[in-house]
Amino acid sequence: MFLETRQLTKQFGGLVAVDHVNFSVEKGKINAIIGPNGAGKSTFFNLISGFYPPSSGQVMFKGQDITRLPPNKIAKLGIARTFQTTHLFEQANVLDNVLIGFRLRTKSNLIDALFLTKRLKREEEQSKEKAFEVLKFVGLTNMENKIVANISQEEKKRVAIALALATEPEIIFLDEPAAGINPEETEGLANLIEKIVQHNITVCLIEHKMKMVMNLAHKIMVLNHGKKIAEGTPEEIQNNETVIKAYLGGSAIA
Ligand SMILES: Nc1ncnc2c1ncn2[C@@H]1O[C@H](COP(=O)(O)OP(=O)(O)OP(=O)(O)O)[C@@H](O)[C@H]1O
Repeated sequence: MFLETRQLTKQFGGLVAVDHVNFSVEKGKINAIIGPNGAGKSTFFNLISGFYPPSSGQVMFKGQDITRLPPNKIAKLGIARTFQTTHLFEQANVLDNVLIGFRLRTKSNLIDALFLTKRLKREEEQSKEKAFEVLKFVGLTNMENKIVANISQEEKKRVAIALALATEPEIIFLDEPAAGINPEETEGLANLIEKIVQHNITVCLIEHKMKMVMNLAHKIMVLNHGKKIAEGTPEEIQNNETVIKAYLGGSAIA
């Protein structure tokens, strides 16, 4: 077992946003979560990454119960995420945004920062080198000095992925990585997601772009009103009557 939720539940007042969901992520694969607006997909991610405490249920990662750990501890264990709308420092440059990710694993503290110790300088140099590597990996070579506010939506999505990769994760959760970008850019991001998996980082993504999901995912879970209504391969999901009724409709795959 790699990452697993057991009866995971989140209530907001009277609304059950995530309702007793059992899900297990396949290691080394692209896992996807789909479902109509408001189905509970983002909330499910927020529960796994520690941004919301669940009302009940458990999240297990490599045999460890991580259910109520804070987000930074969960990130340290090797679980990274991106957000639906990119949470970047818009007025900072691309490099500084990515460097934030590396801070998770560096050891320098306030004293090092105040006295500019050798440790701090060494770690900063190493982080910078790694940041350049990650930027190259996500296809943003030579973009390091650009101010985030001035780059395209697609480039911001790549910076957000670079920041998540900089935390050196074993699994990365991507919340709508292809939202708000054109078909050509979507294809480029799909290629990047495949490259991430080829580098032994498991992917779990939420996405409304069905063509992309069906081409990319090895395994799909469908949520509707907080409940898991189906789980399977893209082919199984496309032929599942309940899913077609609740979500896919006739033309959604096109
Ligand atoms: N912090 C919150 N407080 C109260 N209700 C919330 C909160 N976050 C989400 N909800 C509600 O929980 C339900 C699930 O929302 P969620 O954002 O998880 O759905 P989603 O499947 O990610 O939707 P979308 O595809 O539109 O992003 C919705 O009814 C939403 O209004």
